[in-house]
Amino acid sequence: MKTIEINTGRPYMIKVEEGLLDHLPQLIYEVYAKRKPSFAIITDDTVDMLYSAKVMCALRDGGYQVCKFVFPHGEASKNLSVVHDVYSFLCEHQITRTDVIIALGGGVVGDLAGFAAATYLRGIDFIQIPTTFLAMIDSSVGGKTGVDIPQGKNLIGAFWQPVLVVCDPLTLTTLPAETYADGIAEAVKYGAILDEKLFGILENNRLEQYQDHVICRCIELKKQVVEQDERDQGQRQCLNFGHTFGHAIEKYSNFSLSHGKGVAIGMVMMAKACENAGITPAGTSVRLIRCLNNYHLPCTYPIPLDILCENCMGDKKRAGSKITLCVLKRIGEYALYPIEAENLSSFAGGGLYE
Ligand SMILES: NC(=O)c1ccc[n+]([C@@H]2O[C@H](COP(=O)([O-])OP(=O)(O)OC[C@H]3O[C@@H](n4cnc5c(N)ncnc54)[C@H](O)[C@@H]3O)[C@@H](O)[C@H]2O)c1
Ligand SMILES: O=C(O)C(=O)C[C@@H](O)[C@H](O)[C@H](O)COP(=O)(O)O
Ligand SMILES: [Zn+2]
Repeated sequence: MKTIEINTGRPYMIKVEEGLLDHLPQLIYEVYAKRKPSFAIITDDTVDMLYSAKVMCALRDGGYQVCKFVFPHGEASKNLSVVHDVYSFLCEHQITRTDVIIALGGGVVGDLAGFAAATYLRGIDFIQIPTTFLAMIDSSVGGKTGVDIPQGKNLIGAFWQPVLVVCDPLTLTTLPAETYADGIAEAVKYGAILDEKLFGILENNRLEQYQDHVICRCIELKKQVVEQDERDQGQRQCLNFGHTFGHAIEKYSNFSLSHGKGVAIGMVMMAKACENAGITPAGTSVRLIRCLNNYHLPCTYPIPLDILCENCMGDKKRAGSKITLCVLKRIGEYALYPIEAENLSSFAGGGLYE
């Protein structure tokens, strides 16, 4: 079993191994040796059908009390109304401050259940059990939790670290290829900004052979970033490469475009804009496109430039009249680039050329 320790303000372990779901009680015992909390599993309807029974049986066999809240799958559920339903459920089941939420599912479940954990009774423990590639390599790590509002993506949230993350790559065998590819977009992001060798594995279509290595490498890269800047004040903003444009497009699509696809399109637009502005060598965007094409990820989206810029200025990296973008210097190296709102249009326009 691979164990990666995340040394944020509240440190925790990420465990990665095929078959780990069968060993949940032992892993939980390592965190709660002296007491037996009750567990509230929060999941979506698709993951519920596939993995809830296994997780509930393992916990009950370990002598734990368990209850379960299920909501409809998809980004449309990542909102305050579902969080409100979760609060009601937790109250009904008398979940107390010494009990624990388990987020069982993809990034939507993790972000929403983590936000409920951060805010219910002013904060209770939660465990992440990510079941998508994206959730394993990105959303279950680093403690960003939250939900969308009509005004924009993840605009309501909290930094709240899990107490444990349990990654069982066997759960990925039931994932549709398109959903798996959403996670690949985030892996490409890590490679593009931080690790040319990782980018090379993805560019050369060798993910199948190296899947578990890629999972651990992405977690380790994110570990290094979030340990330096847990609350997204500086360096962590590199993880937003492709996201400022991506979030703007997700919002424009009424959140019907998946996050991974938004990120893929946003990264290509950013690379093109950087080439146009002379920040990035010519040919970088073509390399990125070729890599994303391996996984049938989209690279363009028809969005009017004024709406793109307006939506960007509503995202979280705005400070006063400036927004900080993560730009590529070359594959494997990024820079943070604060830009005035009035200059965004000419910069972003460079990303919209075919
Ligand atoms: N907190 C963070 O740091 C962070 C990082 C990246 C993304 N995110 C967020 O994560 C979300 C996207 O996550 P996602 O791509 O995992 O989407 P998701 O959670 O919506 O999961 C995608 C689909 O896969 C299904 N699914 C999940 N696991 C499955 C399995 N093992 N087998 C079959 N089907 C399965 C789900 O039911 C869902 O329909 C976005 O809301 C994004 O903003 C957060
Ligand atoms: O963990 C981070 O920091 C990230 O930026 C990871 C992103 O992949 C993720 O989509 C995150 O939710 C975006 O953060 P936001 O602050 O721009 O909403
Ligand atoms: Zn993301």
